[in-house]
Amino acid sequence: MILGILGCGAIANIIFNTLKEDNNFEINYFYDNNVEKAENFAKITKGHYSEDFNELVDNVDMVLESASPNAVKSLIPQALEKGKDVIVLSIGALMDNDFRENIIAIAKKNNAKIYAPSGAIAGLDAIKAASLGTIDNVSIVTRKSPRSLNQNLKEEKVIFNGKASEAVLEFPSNINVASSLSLASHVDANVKIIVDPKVNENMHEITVVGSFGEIKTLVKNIPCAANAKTSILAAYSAIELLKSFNETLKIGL
Ligand SMILES: NC(=O)C1=CN([C@@H]2O[C@H](COP(=O)(O)OP(=O)(O)OC[C@H]3O[C@@H](n4cnc5c(N)ncnc54)[C@H](O)[C@@H]3O)[C@@H](O)[C@H]2O)C=CC1
Ligand SMILES: O=C([O-])CC(=O)C(=O)O
Repeated sequence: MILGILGCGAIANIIFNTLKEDNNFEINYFYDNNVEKAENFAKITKGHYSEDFNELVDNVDMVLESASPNAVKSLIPQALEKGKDVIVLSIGALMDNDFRENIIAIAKKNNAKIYAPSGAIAGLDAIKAASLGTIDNVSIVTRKSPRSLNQNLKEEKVIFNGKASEAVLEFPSNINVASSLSLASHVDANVKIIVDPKVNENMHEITVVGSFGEIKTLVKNIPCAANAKTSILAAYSAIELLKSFNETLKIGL
C-alpha cells in the first residue's frame, strides 16, 4: 500500500519510523503547509514532497492525516472525491455535524472509507458496543502538564468544563479524544480539562454509564518527544489500524 502523509510532525515521525521496514507499506509522499517539514521527510525516505496536495492524492492508495482539524476540513474532501481512503487523527473536525455528514456522503459516492483510529484513549470498542443499548452519561476528564497545554501554572486548575463539541473548538490540538468518545457513544460527552503541574503524562479518564452497565478507563500516556500535547499511543493506534488491513484474524472491534 502506498501511503501519503498529510502533516509531517510528531505522529508522522513515529508512524514512519515504525513502518519503514514493513514491506506492506510504502510511505513516500508527504505534504505539509510548512514545506520544509515535508521536504525533510522526503529527503530521509528518498520520497516526494508535494507542494500541491492533489499531487499527493493522485499518487497514493491512502492518505493519513496527522496535521490539524483545519487540514481535515480543507483537504480531506479532495482525497475522498478521488476515491482515496483516509485515516483521520484530528478527529475534532468530525464533531461538526454538517461537515461529517458531507464527507460521509462524498466517501460513499466515491467508494472510499474514512478511518478514525482510537488515538490516545482506551475502550472505544466497548463503548461502541455499549451504545447499542441506552447511554445515560458519557464523560472524560483529561489531565495534562502545563507544558502540554501551553500554560504556566504552579497549582492544579480546571481550564475547561463543558461539552465535547465546544472543547474541540477551544482546544483543537489537545482534545481530539473527546470527539472520538462522543462519536463512538453518540453522545456529546462532558469534558473536563485539568492542568496539573504534578503530572508528566497525558491522562484521560473516561466514564460511560448506560443500560449495559458502566465502563471506566484510565490511560496515563507518555507524550511524544516532539510534541507534548500528543501521546505516543495515538501514533501507535494508527499503526495498528494500518497493520489490521493485512490481518486475517481481527481481534477487537
Ligand atoms: N485522535 C487522537 O487521539 C489524537 C489526535 N491528535 C491530533 O493529531 C494531529 C497531529 O498531531 P502531531 O503529529 O502531534 O502534530 P504536530 O504539530 O507535531 O504536527 C502536525 C504537522 O501538520 C502540519 N499542519 C498543520 N495544519 C496543516 C494544514 N492545514 N495543512 C498542512 N499541514 C498542516 C504542521 O505544520 C505540522 O508539521 C493534531 O491535530 C493532533 O491534535 C494528537 C493526539 C491524539
Ligand atoms: O486528543 C488530543 O488531541 C491529544 C491528546 O489528548 C493526547 O494525545 O493524549
